[in-house]
Amino acid sequence: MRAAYGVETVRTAERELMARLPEGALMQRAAAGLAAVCAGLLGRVYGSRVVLLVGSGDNGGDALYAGARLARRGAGVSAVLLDAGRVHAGGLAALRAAGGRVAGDALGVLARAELVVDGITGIGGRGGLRDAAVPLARAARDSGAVVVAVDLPSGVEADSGEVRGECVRADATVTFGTYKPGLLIDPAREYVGAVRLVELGLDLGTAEADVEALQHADVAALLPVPGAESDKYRRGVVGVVAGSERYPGAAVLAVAGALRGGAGAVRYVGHGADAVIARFPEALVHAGPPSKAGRVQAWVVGPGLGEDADGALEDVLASDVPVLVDADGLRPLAPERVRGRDAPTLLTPHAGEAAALLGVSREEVEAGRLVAVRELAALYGATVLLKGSTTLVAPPGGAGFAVRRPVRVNPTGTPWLATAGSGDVLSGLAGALLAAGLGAMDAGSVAAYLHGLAGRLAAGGQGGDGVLGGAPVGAHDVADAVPGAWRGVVGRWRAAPGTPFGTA
Ligand SMILES: NC(=O)C1=CN([C@@H]2O[C@H](COP(=O)(O)OP(=O)(O)OC[C@H]3O[C@@H](n4cnc5c(N)ncnc54)[C@H](OP(=O)(O)O)[C@@H]3O)[C@@H](O)[C@H]2O)[C@@H](O)CC1
Ligand SMILES: Nc1ncnc2c1ncn2[C@@H]1O[C@H](COP(=O)(O)OP(=O)(O)O)[C@@H](O)[C@H]1O
Ligand SMILES: [K+]
Repeated sequence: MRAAYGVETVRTAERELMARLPEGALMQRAAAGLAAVCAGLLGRVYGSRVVLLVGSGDNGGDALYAGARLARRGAGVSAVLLDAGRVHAGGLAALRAAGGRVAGDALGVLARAELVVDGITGIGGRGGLRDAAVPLARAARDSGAVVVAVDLPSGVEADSGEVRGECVRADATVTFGTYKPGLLIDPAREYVGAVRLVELGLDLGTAEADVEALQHADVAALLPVPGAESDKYRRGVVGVVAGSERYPGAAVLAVAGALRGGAGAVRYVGHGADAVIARFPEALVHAGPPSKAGRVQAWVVGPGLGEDADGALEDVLASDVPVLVDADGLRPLAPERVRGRDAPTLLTPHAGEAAALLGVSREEVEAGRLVAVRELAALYGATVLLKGSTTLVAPPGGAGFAVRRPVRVNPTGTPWLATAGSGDVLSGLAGALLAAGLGAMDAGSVAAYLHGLAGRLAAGGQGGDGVLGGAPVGAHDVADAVPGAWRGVVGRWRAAPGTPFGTA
């Protein structure tokens, strides 16, 4: 699990560590790591042209000490001071002693830079860049130089991933001690580039992470695998209430997601039965209300239901098994109806649906995803998976949930997933994992992880996210790629128990 901690937690851990170390030791660790990454990006340090953007806090201090290290290796290092009257004195002295200088003509040196170190603000920055810093951030971006952000791109909100106004766009970010939520969540994530973590030795052992991200090993450990004694009921039967005469395809895609997600059986209820059976003869279809369809271990309700959602939604919410509510099922959803349930409920809105539930604009949700997903989880007392360029899964919150547990951020995915119906596949996939017995947080976050990997596999391409050289995909391609994603996760991390032939 990769964890990200908020600013207050980081500052507390830094204070505790600093008290045990000689003065300045922590900043030297940070600067050494930063300089090493810069040197790697430059390739040849000697004779290179490096510009430091130096704010008035310790973030500027990191940049100055790292600049001093590069200057000692023969780089030409110029510092642009945001406020000459307030600068980290020790860092500036070190830079000067190493042969670096303070630039008079900021825009001139930026235009000739090969590498720009952004040390304007780190975790102390608030509210987008101030006016004096804005032209420097723009010049850095326009220079064509490699831009390396110190701790965070200046201007992004460390705790939330919000971007309020201008901010530096980095090619790489060297962050210290731990990841911060803003590095992992859009819109800030888009400004971060490749992230490198420099360990400082912070002790975060008992602190609660604000945000966490599953990795392959976590997912492999959570995926349900049938044992020798399994039968279809033990693997989990998913009920899918989806599709309508107008949108039969949503039914097919949700059922596809459920089957690929490992359901022992799928019971389909709705107006898309002919389309479902034509594509998946293994599905069990039912024409009456969901409560009369037979035994299920989890319900998925909503994709493509159109205007007909209310009756089926009520019926499913009255059940005592986990329920995933998506798309048209979310429209008529009253918070009390969900709060009153004993079994888990997982809501899976996209930003537009989340906005409607919260009574705010879509833009507001997209600008502040972490806040929005937490608010929804508190309003409904349910697990909420907020879809989009960053998918977040929040645990139930609000009254009765005293402990604030971390929100999960999905690290996989590709913008190629922004295609009609891909959310329906995700619903079915998460429903199958709920039916298999995973809790709502695990079911939602594991489904998003596999769905994102499947999207990348289907799109192909060279980049880690499948975008570079990738190609457009349809939602059914994503469903078809789920088994490959699953194999990729399990094959790398789990040996078959008790045999010498495992492939861990
Ligand atoms: N603590 C440690 O042990 C270690 C800390 N480390 C490093 O220290 C960093 C934190 O340093 P920090 O606390 O000094 O804050 P920092 O990020 O430099 O920003 C504050 C300054 O920026 C200014 N400012 C604020 N908003 C602004 C804006 N929108 N636009 C422009 N300016 C703005 C603000 O001005 P003021 O409000 O005071 O006028 C103040 O002067 C951390 O991210 C890491 O890099 C590492 O060395 C490891 C050890
Ligand atoms: N820009 C993006 N980058 C990565 N994933 C995206 C992006 N936009 C959408 N997605 C993903 O694509 C899926 C779209 O789901 P949804 O909005 O419900 O569409 P639909 O209702 O058409 O199925 C979600 O899993 C979402 O996280
Ligand atoms: K910075």
